[in-house]
Amino acid sequence: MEVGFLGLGIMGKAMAANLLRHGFRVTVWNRTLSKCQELVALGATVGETPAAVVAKCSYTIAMLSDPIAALSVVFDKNGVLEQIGNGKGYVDMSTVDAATSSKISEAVKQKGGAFLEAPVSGSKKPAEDGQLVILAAGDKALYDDMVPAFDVLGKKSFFLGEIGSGAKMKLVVNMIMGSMMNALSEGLSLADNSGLSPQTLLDVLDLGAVANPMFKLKGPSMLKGSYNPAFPLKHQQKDMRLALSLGDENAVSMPVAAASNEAFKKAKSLGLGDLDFSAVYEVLKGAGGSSQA
Ligand SMILES: NC(=O)C1=CN([C@@H]2O[C@H](COP(=O)(O)OP(=O)(O)OC[C@H]3O[C@@H](n4cnc5c(N)ncnc54)[C@H](OP(=O)(O)O)[C@@H]3O)[C@@H](O)[C@H]2O)C=CC1
Ligand SMILES: O=CC(=O)O
Repeated sequence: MEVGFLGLGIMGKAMAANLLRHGFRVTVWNRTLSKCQELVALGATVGETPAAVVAKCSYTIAMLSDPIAALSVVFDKNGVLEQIGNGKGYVDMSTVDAATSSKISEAVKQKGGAFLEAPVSGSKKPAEDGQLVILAAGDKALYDDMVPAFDVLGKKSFFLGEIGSGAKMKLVVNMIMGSMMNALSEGLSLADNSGLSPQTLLDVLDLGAVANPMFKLKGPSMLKGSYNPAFPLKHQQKDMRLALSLGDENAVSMPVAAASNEAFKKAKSLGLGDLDFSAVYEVLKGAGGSSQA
């Protein structure tokens, strides 16, 4: 199977590499074209523009930072829309809001192409290991065509129905994840500032009902002040913002998410946006005192 791949950031690079490793022929494009070279070394070919990639491939996947990037790659000059049409499928795996996804879907369908939104749950390591959870919605026939690729990229795919359902599910999941990260950060800070060992808190949490892979993975590096980005904080804040907007649209009160968003915004304003989202601990730690770790 030949696929195009647009966007070679933390996630896109790992996902495209995974497809290549499993025998897919992959044509890649990235806004900063030099980043394609690492994939060329693994066997990819390069398309000079998104339109060139779509012209070459029956199926094109995108993994881009945010709604602005997702729209730009489709609608701008040399974008996806210039070459999409009958017999071609476009699969956007970026985390965006339902309105962005619907706009892309309408435009692709108007040109005769098929569209699927398929955001993923899971970070850099699951992307490298093909262990993502895929939250797809839109064109069911395109979903069926993509199953061989999804089987390589993920451990489980969901088809959630109408366009927007995948985007919304992803935002709800990340709203919960971002709030949990804030709760962990506050807990570590409270333990530290009240004379307890934050490391012992992590050990206690890991043995109880709130044990989870995220606390287990991120907790120890947070205590070391190490925030090598797997999931950049600026993207988590984007997801919180979009989830809160979904809450607005549906009159759902979300005070916990709103407070978490403020902490992520503060972290961004302090220049922590490109670090891992666990760097929000620096903000919450700062609010209470200094860490012993
Ligand atoms: N990292 C993670 O753990 C996870 C991320 N996600 C989501 O996946 C998406 C990608 O995340 P991630 O790989 O971490 O992000 P990165 O910031 O590492 O990569 C972003 C990608 O988007 C491209 N891009 C940004 N702006 C534009 C633009 N205006 N036009 C064209 N391309 C653009 C970048 O190109 P360039 O190289 O030129 O800057 C790069 O390829 C996001 O929506 C994120 O929320 C979902 C699950 C997990
Ligand atoms: O979107 C981030 C993730 O870890 O999932």
